[in-house]
Amino acid sequence: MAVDTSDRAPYAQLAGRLKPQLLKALENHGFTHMTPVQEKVLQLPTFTQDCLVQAKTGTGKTLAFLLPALQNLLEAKDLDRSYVGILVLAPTRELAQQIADECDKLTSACSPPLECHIAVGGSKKTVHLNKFLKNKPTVLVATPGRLIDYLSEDAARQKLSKVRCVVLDEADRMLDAGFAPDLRRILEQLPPKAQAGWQGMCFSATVPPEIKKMLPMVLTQDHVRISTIDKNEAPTVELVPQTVYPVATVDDVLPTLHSVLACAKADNPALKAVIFCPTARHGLPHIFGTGGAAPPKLPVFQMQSRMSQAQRTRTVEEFKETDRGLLFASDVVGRGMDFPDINLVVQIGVPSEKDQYVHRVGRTGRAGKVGEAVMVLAPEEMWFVAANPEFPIKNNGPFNHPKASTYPSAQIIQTALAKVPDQSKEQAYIGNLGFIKSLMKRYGLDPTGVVALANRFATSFGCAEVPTLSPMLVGKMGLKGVPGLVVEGKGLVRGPPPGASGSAGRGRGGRGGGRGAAGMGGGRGGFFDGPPRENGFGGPSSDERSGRGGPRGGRGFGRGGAGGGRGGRRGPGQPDRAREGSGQQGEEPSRKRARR
Ligand SMILES: Nc1ncnc2c1ncn2[C@@H]1O[C@H](COP(=O)(O)OP(=O)(O)OP(=O)(O)O)[C@@H](O)[C@H]1O
Repeated sequence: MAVDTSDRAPYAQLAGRLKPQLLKALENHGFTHMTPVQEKVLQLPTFTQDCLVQAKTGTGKTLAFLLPALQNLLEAKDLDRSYVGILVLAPTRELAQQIADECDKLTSACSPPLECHIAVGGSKKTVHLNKFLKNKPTVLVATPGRLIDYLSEDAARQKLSKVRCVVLDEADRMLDAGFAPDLRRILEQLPPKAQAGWQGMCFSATVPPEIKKMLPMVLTQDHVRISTIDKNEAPTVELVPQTVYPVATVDDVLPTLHSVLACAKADNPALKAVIFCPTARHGLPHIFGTGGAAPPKLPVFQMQSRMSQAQRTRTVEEFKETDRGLLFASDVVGRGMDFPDINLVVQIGVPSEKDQYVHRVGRTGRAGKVGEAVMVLAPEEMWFVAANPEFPIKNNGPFNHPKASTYPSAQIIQTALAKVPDQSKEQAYIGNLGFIKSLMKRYGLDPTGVVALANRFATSFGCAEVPTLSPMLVGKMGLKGVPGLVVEGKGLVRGPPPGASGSAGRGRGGRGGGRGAAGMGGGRGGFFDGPPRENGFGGPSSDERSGRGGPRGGRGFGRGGAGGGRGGRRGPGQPDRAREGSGQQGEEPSRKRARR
């Protein structure tokens, strides 16, 4: 990838510190100079120290941890290649695969070759496990759920008994409340750090203060801290201008998204964009794909964790290779994924967590390339911008590109919506309801306001009336008796909002209104900068996990598909945040270089 690092230190400077095989591989792949984070890590006095490394998205952190880890391995005199020497943990299957591919690149000049295996959900466990046990998995890249599965086998535990280095990529994610229990279980099966002395490395673009107390799980107290991000600097990449386009009402979100994409395509026929939406169920691929709202000649892709692994793998490969297209994605690709040449990231609605904004924006502007990031937000969602002034998000008012008026976007969306199956619209409603509920305090809403807002969104998704929910679902969402819901066997829930009069429309600038359908009215939520995780349902931390039912999530009840993991299901509206499953959906991911 053409990143201009020519003013940086050349890798050649590391002759003597890095094995010739590694330097050769870097050269073969056109990497001549270090990125800043690589420079800082590779110029440490030793490569064996524990470290916490923070650097912006797309700045080459993967090589920054692989190079020292591989160097240590290759120079170890007592290395037994039949045992795992380096264990890399990553939150998603796709990211694990990508890291393994990078590792293969780096070891391509090693003789004998160094084997890098992956252990991820969605692939056939027995096949991979047998290969892992029979071969020499000197490097293992894994997602936590599947690794826990492996570790239930004595022979697999044995393979990990000589681990020398444990890397957490997307470390803040791996250490957050969603993943930490799995991580703990994994570490319990490894030789104890205190005795075995394995090296711990944590890398991420974001390091929120909350994770600091979790660091001792993998890092010694005297670990080195490296950051290439200035304290006063925004953690997003400078080469990505960021803009929010506020829309007048929720009904304008989809037409504005259409205008944004159509104008971006008009400006750049080779538009390659990722469009993030809050939950897997927003139905956007339907609207822009089969509904036909995508600008002509732009292929439409979708990526979310409810797809089979075979579909996920195919989509990643295709979207990496294509030079144009629209990827409608949940946060399953929100972190770490390196799709070349993405020139636009669009966010519809708010991300589930502040840091997720940084990671989403970071899908563009990678490796020194330019990109652009925009958000299309309804008035009820504008709190995100107000609450996060550190992000350089420009608000120049509604989208007003000179070519916008040439597209009948509202009409195009209406026509597209008519082609979207009702079931998809209903799922979008459920997903959105759960999502808003999970961020209720952030939205400044009470339950009545949550339902009112979700109902207004339902209209904008093309629902003719408020979709009917089962009493069980309503109960589990904590919305029993909330006016505006339509419940199976009961119909529209009427009556005063629980504990309030008219609170649905009482946010800042609240206003009632609606379109006449049952409960479709409702007010604007006001801004309330409350804590982001106020409940266990569908909360921002309860994303796709191994399906083991951790502290949040795991217990699902959605009408939709099962989560990727063993018995794990996300609840409706739980953000699709890429907690990796170990389930056996799909087929073994195809590999460019056969993974052993
Ligand atoms: N020294 C280098 N010279 C040129 N390109 C590089 C160099 N190091 C890495 N790259 C390329 O930069 C891109 C981004 O690297 P990488 O995926 O490791 O970023 P990252 O910092 O881990 O991003 P994220 O925070 O999103 O996970 C990749 O395409 C990688 O091949």
